[in-house]
Amino acid sequence: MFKIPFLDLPPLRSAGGTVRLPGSKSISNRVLLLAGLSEGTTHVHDLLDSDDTAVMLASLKELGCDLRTDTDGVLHVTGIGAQLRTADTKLFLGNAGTAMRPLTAALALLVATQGGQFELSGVPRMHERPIGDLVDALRGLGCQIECTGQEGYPPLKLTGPSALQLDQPVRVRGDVSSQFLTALLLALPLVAQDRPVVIEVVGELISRPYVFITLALLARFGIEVQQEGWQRFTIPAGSRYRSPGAVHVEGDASSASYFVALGAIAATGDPLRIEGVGHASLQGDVRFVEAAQAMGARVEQGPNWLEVRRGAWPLHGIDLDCNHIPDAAMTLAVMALYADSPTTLRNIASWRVKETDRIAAMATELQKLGAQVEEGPDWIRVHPLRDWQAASIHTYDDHRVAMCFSLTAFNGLVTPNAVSVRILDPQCVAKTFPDYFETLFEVVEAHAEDIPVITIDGPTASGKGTLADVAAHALGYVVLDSGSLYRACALAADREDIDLNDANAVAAIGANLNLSFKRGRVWLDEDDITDALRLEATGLMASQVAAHPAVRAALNQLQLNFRRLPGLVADGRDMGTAVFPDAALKVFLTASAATRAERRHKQLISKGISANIESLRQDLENRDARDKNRAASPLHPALDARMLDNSLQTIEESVELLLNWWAETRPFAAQR
Ligand SMILES: O=C(O)C1=C[C@@H](OP(=O)(O)O)[C@@H](O)[C@H](O)C1
Ligand SMILES: C=C(OP(=O)(O)O)C(=O)O
Repeated sequence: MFKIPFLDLPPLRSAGGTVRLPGSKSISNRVLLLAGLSEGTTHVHDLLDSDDTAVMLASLKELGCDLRTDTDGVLHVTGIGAQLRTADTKLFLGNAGTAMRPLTAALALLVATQGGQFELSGVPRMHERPIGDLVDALRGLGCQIECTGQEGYPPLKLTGPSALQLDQPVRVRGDVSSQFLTALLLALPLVAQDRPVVIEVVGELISRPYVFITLALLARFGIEVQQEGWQRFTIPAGSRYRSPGAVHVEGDASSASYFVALGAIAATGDPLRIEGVGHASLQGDVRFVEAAQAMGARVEQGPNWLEVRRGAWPLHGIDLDCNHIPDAAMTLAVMALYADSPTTLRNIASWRVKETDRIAAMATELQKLGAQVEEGPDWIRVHPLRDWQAASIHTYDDHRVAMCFSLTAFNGLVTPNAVSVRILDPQCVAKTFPDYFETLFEVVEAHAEDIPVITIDGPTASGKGTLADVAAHALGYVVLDSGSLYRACALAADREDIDLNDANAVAAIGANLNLSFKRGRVWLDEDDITDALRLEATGLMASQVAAHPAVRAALNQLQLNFRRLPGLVADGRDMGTAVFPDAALKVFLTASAATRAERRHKQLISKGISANIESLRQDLENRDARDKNRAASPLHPALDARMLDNSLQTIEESVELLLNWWAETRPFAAQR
């Protein structure tokens, strides 16, 4: 996950390959609750691992469920068998509607029948998301629920025991969120042992496919709800949650929408294959595929996979009632930018009470890119965009805003003046898809020259590596420690007893280096060479082989391959002058020989290696002289490099300076 304040997406050009979807949020949290209320153990495969499931899991644990994950990632949930084991607990439910609403109903009924007190709260936005219709329905049954903040909204305090009246139908409104009905359906089996319980929906039920998921999963847990249209539901007498044993969670169909759209926009060669959902899916959001097809996508599908290619281009504008796909429909609003006529999405009033007011958020952010957008209480119209502006997209702590706006980075497919897009607070995707951006980068391509590079060159021990690591981390960029490639090449040649003065022999080794970088360690073939790379002796050998033009040429391509999305910070001696001459920011980092010797000395001492500061300084000066005077790519600043002498600076100060210089090169300054 990119835990950084913003993530810049350079212009993207094409997409293709295979994506394996994370588990469905709606299925995961329903299965967890049902397993938690059941007797016995449920083995849950492919559960979503995200913020929304984390709060449900933490709640189940608090309620006394036993949770165990085995080495294959299967979660074993042993439920409480509908018997409360804790009587007084506070639960924090983040911004997960699929946790807050169903847990409210289940715990309200459990405390009513068994006694106790529960307090349920969430993030500030959760306290603005309505729950009044559910609270009213539960109060109508006799549950004691107090809204401790504002009436109709969490936080809630549930107390009991209290007498329940179950002989009349439970009435609940269905036009604000289907999750209120879902919550009652999931929880009322707790009190349907002796008599059937009837639920009547008041008003038009929205987001119906989510209720379908609820009914299907209840059936898997042994509860066959009788349904009369979308108005009346009967939970039969004698209902009891029975664990089905193993449950497999399918991929998330709402998360699939971003990749379906990606295929429709940018899969001009190989298709984009999406694994985890298909025509056999339980989730209504698979019908996003039909909307994408209407806009021009070419889609093939199997029971649990989709393959998407670009069909019509530009896409076609559509006019669609989106009530059945409320979450995935946000993706259509971004696809609309690439269409040939306006797109109108209707019947989406619920967008206003989700993670943010999504109609307002989409309108505001699309307009920042230059789009013309109209909105009404329950609709939005987006016009095609051809004259794009670079924009910094505010994400409102809404995972779907972050994910669907990533698709705007393909603007170069409809305009000659492609622009970058900045996604603020990218880690908000943690709600349902923590690795969204990593997954995206695996299946999209940019022109190499569009991928931004920062180079940091300078003499040995000037702190390039640390500065590069910290800056790359702050920007979410890839790091290239080019020195380590030379060190690895020298080490590999030395291990094969090759004379380091034999330029061609060493170059042949360099061209075939099998290096990998994993979790901060460097591997040469099967060997972890991280520590060997740092030895002074290796450094000296590296300096020797780096003087051969043939070796530098052999390692050049290897270094260019590091120019990967979303950007690169490359440190070395000729990054700005020779390898990445088009880098957007070049820094030449220096420090006095005395300072560098002192730093190296400290470093060695801290590792328990004794060293003499004077001889270190002498070595450094000799090395500087050799690097400056070698024929191939001698060490000198690029003409357009910015000079940074960090002798008197802390790392934090150098990083801040570098990031300020970087900000000056970006087009987002006006919008923060
Ligand atoms: O029951 C569910 O799993 C959901 C129902 C929908 O909410 P509404 O019924 O409030 O539209 C949907 O937007 C949400 O992401 C998940
Ligand atoms: C509306 C959403 O979430 P929640 O389950 O919190 O309602 C969503 O994921 O788009």
